[in-house]
Amino acid sequence: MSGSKSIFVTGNANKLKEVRAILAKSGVEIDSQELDIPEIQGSTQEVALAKCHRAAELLGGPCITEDTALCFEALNGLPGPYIKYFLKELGHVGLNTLLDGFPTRAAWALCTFAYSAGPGTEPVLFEGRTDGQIVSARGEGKFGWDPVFEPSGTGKTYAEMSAEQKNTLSHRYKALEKLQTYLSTMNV
Ligand SMILES: O=c1nc[nH]c2c1ncn2[C@H]1C[C@H](O)[C@@H](COP(=O)(O)OP(=O)(O)OP(=O)(O)O)O1
Ligand SMILES: [Mg+2]
Repeated sequence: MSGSKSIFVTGNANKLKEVRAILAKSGVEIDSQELDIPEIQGSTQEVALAKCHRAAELLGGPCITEDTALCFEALNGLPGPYIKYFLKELGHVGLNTLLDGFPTRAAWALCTFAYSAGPGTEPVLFEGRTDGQIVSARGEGKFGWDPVFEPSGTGKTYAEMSAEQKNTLSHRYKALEKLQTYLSTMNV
């Protein structure tokens, strides 16, 4: 993964920071660009494919995009890719009350990286999933829904963890591992 060739397209500074920190362990650097790309409705795969497709068209070259979903078991995987809007409107408290009355607060964080070799090529997807629970907010709320997601077996929310700990077990870390393997195999 040469870094200079593939551009990570995101408007989210926290995502970029985590991706850079995870890749730094393999000595990989990455360029980034912020583009305003409409996100369609559909499955996490459909949303990820459409975004990467459009990003490659706009850039006129290879690129990487990433979509994050937060899926509630009680809601058959919703809010899923629409978590950004649920979080914005309901906040941490509202995400919790959404689950009141349901038998389970189980949830999973799903990260989908998409790599496009350039305009007109079909993007390839890499998914990473971390299972856990939706809990009342704990920890510093610097990044999205980090304070209300407690990965199984850790006793801590993402927000209570050090950046290093989150980056060894997160949905993003798991998906990025797969992307890195693919890119190094393809000699990108
Ligand atoms: O590890 C995470 N821990 C907590 N919150 C997170 C995480 N990762 C994404 N998030 C939030 C950001 C956004 O509210 C939603 C995903 O939406 P998503 O469209 O993928 O991100 P975005 O629009 O902020 O950036 P982008 O320009 O890459 O699409 O979940
Ligand atoms: Mg987005």
